[in-house]
Amino acid sequence: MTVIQVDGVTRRFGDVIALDDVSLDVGPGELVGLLGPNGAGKSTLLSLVSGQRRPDTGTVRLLGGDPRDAASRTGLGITPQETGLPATLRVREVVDFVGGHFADPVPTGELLEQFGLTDLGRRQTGALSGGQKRRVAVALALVGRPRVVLLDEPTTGLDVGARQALWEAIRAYHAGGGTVLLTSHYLEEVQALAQRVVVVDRGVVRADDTLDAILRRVGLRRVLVRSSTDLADLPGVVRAERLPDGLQELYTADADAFVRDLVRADVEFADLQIRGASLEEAFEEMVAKEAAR
Ligand SMILES: Nc1ncnc2c1ncn2[C@@H]1O[C@H](COP(=O)(O)OP(=O)(O)OP(=O)(O)O)[C@@H](O)[C@H]1O
Repeated sequence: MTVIQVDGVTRRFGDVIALDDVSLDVGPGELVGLLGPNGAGKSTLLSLVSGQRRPDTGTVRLLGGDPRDAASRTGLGITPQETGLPATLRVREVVDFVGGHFADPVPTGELLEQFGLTDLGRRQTGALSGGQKRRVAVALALVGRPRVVLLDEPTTGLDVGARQALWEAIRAYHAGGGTVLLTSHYLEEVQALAQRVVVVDRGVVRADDTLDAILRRVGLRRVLVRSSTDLADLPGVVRAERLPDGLQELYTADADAFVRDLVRADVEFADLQIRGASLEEAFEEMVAKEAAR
């Protein structure tokens, strides 16, 4: 059974077309990263899948049912971009309270442990830092052992350690068979977690493919090299940046030809490194191409 089924959905807010004929299916056990610039329509799409909004046209199904039916949503966990936690309740109490709505919740102690929140269990949520609140919010999405979770920018505002811990928790949930649809502005987060990437821009799905295929789509290679000579003018260099310590970062479609030209140019160089484009480069190129049309 398809876990999330979005079919020909359009959603307007006044004159703004937030989603324009969007279709997207997510199957059981998939971990899908939803990428797009600000205002692309990502949160709107999540709000339709979670039944908080209705599409103007098209259909949305969640776990085979209408997401506006409470019964369809019992298998759903969500972390919206902003979470209003009751400020005077302790972390442990909030987890107990939310877990109490489900037939077989993850025991509070276990969940707190998994999210590195054990020491904060007795703290009132109003006294948590932004990053700590974020961790509680994602933990709450998982307390009911949902079959699918929607995570809207789950690690925004978290430091590196907390982000890694959260990635581990998301991976563990996914390894246990859970389905995940997440949005993020951290492309390295999508690259680290997702197997499939959907790029949305101005309400339209621009790409929907495996992470590898998306990366291959951008033919660019990134060359790092140290030299006192400016190499930006070598043939085939489409973008160049100067980094500290004499390092230069150069992008080219053909790294082999670049290396041949570099040697022929007879300039001093050292520490040559070549690698494929990152998701960040792929994303920038896709969105830039569309904007130029
Ligand atoms: N309640 C609303 N009323 C009016 N316009 C809205 C409303 N919600 C969203 N929009 C508009 O719809 C478009 C899509 O917004 P949405 O929040 O889905 O984008 P997003 O991709 O989640 O952006 P971000 O990355 O900034 O969170 C934007 O132009 C936004 O201004």
